[in-house]
Amino acid sequence: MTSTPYLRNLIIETPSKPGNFAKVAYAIGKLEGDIGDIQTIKVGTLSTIRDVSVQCNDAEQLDKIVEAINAIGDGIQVQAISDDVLRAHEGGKIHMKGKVEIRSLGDLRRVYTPGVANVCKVIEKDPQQAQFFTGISNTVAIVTDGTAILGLGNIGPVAGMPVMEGKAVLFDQFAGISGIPILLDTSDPDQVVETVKHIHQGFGGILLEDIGSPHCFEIEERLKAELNIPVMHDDQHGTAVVALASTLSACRQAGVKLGDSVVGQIGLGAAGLAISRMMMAYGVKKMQGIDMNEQALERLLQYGGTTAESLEEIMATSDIVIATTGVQGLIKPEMVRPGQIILALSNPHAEIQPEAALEAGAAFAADGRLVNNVLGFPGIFRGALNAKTTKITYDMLIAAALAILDSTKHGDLVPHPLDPNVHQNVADAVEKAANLSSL
Ligand SMILES: NC(=O)c1ccc[n+]([C@@H]2O[C@H](COP(=O)([O-])OP(=O)(O)OC[C@H]3O[C@@H](n4cnc5c(N)ncnc54)[C@H](O)[C@@H]3O)[C@@H](O)[C@H]2O)c1
Ligand SMILES: O=C(O)C[C@H](O)C(=O)O
Ligand SMILES: [Mg+2]
Repeated sequence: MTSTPYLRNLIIETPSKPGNFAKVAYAIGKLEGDIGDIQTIKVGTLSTIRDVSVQCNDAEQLDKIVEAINAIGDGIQVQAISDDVLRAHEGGKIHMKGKVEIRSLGDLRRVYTPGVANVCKVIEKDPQQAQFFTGISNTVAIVTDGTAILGLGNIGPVAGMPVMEGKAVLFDQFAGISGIPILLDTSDPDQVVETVKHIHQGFGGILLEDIGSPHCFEIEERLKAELNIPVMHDDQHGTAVVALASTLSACRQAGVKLGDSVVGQIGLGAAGLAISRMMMAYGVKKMQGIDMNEQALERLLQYGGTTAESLEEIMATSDIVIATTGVQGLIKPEMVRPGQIILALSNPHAEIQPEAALEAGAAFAADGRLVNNVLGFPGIFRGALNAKTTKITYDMLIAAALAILDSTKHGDLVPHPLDPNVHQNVADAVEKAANLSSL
């Protein structure tokens, strides 16, 4: 059972004297709170007030942290507790905004009626003109049925909206793309495909998001076959791209070849099966997987992978382990083999904390916050839209993975998602690969 991270902001007052905040940080760290942003709100001659974001597992842990800070003494105290995450979501995170301003009647007539009618007629005569005179070719639908929202499960599309709005913000910020969430109240593949087909003309691409397995496979395949715009299921291919980039990066640093490594995939749903397929497409000879669902195992076998008997067997026999089960804490530290590369990618909580895996002897370990499909999907769609391609191919996905690898600084596993170069590099590589495959 996964639980949501408990993220709160503590407004902390300390007498303005060097060393006081260090005492606060120590108290938080000692109780295993994870300090995020620290903002100084007020610096006075007598006291300083800071807004400190702290991630805990639950309210009980936070209470203990607050108690510990207040017990430091010397005038140090927690003044208030706020929830920065909820605050950031008030009113939603996105807003459709006009690109042109209407200040005069002339503007109104040009931008809207009667001027707009001429543009409609131009497009009616030559539908291709919509590429130039509308925003369609720069707009991507973010489509979910709410059945696999992060690792939270089937919580429904409305509860999943904050994730979809988040993806829209990332599209905008990292790739200049308008992302429009589309919430479907059906997960029946026929109905999903039919609905997306009926609305697709308003979009330059379709990003399928947090649609659970196995119906995600059929939905994606059918939409790819039936639509003439790029369609990609992020949890499958966006994740596979980033998983390939990070395993290549770890192998490069460890001086081993990915193709010669034994890769073990735990959880063969949307993300896990796509990662396994990507690894095999890249040349991994021994790709083994485990899932509690028989059909998921069958699917891996069909694609040429092998299955293991148990989680313990995967952990004992794999050089690289990737987990996408949505199950927090599934991998126990005692299962870790020294020198292993472990990517525990479930959000919001990993199968094993990277620190615990490293302590248990792993050579590299990362979770889904670091190895996240945010490194892939914005640039993949930017490149596909720039190339005006109708399909996102395997060549384009591998080009994206290699661009992420090339953008990784020495010593890092993957680039920082706020590094604008990575998204630009992915877009350029994908556009180039799309143009090559259309030759
Ligand atoms: N880091 C990223 O970029 C990223 C991207 C996509 C998905 N994810 C994470 O991966 C997880 C799964 O997402 P998904 O879209 O693949 O969901 P999914 O529902 O399609 O797949 C989950 C799979 O895990 C299997 N599973 C569950 N418990 C298991 C267990 N104890 N042992 C073995 N198998 C088990 C299920 O049978 C299922 O096949 C989520 O937590 C999601 O947040 C992370
Ligand atoms: O949304 C994310 O952070 C990554 C991924 O798409 C997921 O479903 O976990
Ligand atoms: Mg997702």
